[in-house]
Amino acid sequence: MHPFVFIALFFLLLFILKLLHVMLWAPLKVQEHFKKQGINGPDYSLIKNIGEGMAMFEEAERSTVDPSNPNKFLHRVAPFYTNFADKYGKTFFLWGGPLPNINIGDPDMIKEILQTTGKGFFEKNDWDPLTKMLFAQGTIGLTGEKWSFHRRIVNQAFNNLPKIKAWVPDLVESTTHMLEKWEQLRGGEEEFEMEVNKEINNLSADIISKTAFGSSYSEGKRIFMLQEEQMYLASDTMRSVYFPGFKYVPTKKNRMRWKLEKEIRESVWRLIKSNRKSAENSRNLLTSLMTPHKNPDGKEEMLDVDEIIDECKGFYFAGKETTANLLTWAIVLLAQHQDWQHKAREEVLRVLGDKEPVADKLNELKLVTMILNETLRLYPPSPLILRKAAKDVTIGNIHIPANTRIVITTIAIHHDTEIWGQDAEQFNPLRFTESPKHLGIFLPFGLGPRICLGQNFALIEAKIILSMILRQYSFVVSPTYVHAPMLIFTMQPQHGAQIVFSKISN
Ligand code: HEM
Repeated sequence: MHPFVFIALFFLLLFILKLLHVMLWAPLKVQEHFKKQGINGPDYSLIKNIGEGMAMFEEAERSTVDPSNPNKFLHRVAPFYTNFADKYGKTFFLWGGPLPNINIGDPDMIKEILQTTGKGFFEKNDWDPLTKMLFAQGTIGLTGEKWSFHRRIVNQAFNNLPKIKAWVPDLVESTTHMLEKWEQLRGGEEEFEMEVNKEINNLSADIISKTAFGSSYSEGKRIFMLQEEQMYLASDTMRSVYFPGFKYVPTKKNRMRWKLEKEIRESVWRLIKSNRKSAENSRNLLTSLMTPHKNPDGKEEMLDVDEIIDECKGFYFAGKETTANLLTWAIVLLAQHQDWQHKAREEVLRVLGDKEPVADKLNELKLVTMILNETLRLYPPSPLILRKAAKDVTIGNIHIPANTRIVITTIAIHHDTEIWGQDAEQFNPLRFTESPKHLGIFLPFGLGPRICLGQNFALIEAKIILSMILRQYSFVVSPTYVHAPMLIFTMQPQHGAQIVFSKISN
């Protein structure tokens, strides 16, 4: 045999062995390892698992919600959980291609995993290269030293109460514009119908664009629209399995992804250049990101242009979608629960009267805060939190091998009757009269070192918008509304949220 043929055959054999190891032997070994510890799940079979996973989400999209129990919709948003938890218990393993996943159902373990993320054993999960395009190079997706550096800069830009309070007039102005548009839509009639999710998404894009990009916000808004297209393409990938190298294959969708990515980066770069010239932008987020800051050792540190672009891309996803979801579901829930709508309106009128909302008054909106918390419990905009075991680790009595992906199905914890009582699926804001008793049971903003940086901003934004709507309109769900929450990265109403608004006379 010619030596070259021999060498080629040798490498081919090595490749086949490696493939067999990754695709067959390693997953079966992990499965055996979990089963020995009494943790069960669907048996590993690459092709079958992928097919079943995709079929589960397709079926979820077609499934309905019982109108007499509208908050019982876990089967639509986390179909893998309803399918497997019934059979195997709340902690079970499942498969993402050959990658083992373990769903953790115990609040003590969840608390420990989230609070120790980044400290050696647990880390943020890795994203596939296509999903990474969406946000993963910014604070949300980074790990290690690079993440600490980004988080320090974004934290001082975003987690700063005086700065957030200074944005309140912008929030009020954007909401006023939206309500003026609604009045035109009403056209003097007593009531009018509207798809509120789209409206609130536009408003949320307007607000985050203004706070992020100051006077250049219309260009900023265009970037967010492009990001939205990218998000729909990315949610496709998240539900299937990524094969290495696929991002380079010039499929129709990949070509769209490349085009969007190029356009987004160019647009943010243009914004950064124009922002540098304009002193009036000193309040906006982009300026904070562009300003050097002192690190804990007193040394100056600063993001470079590409890093700033990545952060701006992340803000779209982290800041716009999530807050818009929270508001959409709060409006739907209040439309379904007229008693709570009346109580909330009474409180808003008592606290704010007919004056413009100001930051210091918002703390007095106790019922509105409880309503928002109950909405975040039943409809958490981020229904899943993912981590990975950075090395072999024992948590509780479970030994988890390195590189296993850890799934925390927040929404299942939030709907669990053993945690929240038999009425877990009922809308009852009174449960938030006091803070939840355990840190691992209410996780709309995550927990620990990676907790949401925009939490304060999001809650202030939600309180202002909801209060201003409640003051002006009463509302009910339209007969055309079909209740169908579904997961497209965040929790969205599949067929929109059609609401009928009636003007409240003075
Ligand atoms: C209701 C609105 C929001 C919800 C429910 C929400 C939810 C979350 C959750 C669950 C996480 C943690 C993810 C994890 O642990 O893996 C997170 C992280 C983050 N959020 Fe939010 N978020 C909201 C609004 C915002 C806003 C308005 C911003 C800012 C524009 C923002 C910026 C971030 C950032 C930068 C992170 C990453 C933090 C890190 O990894 O260090 N979020 N958010």
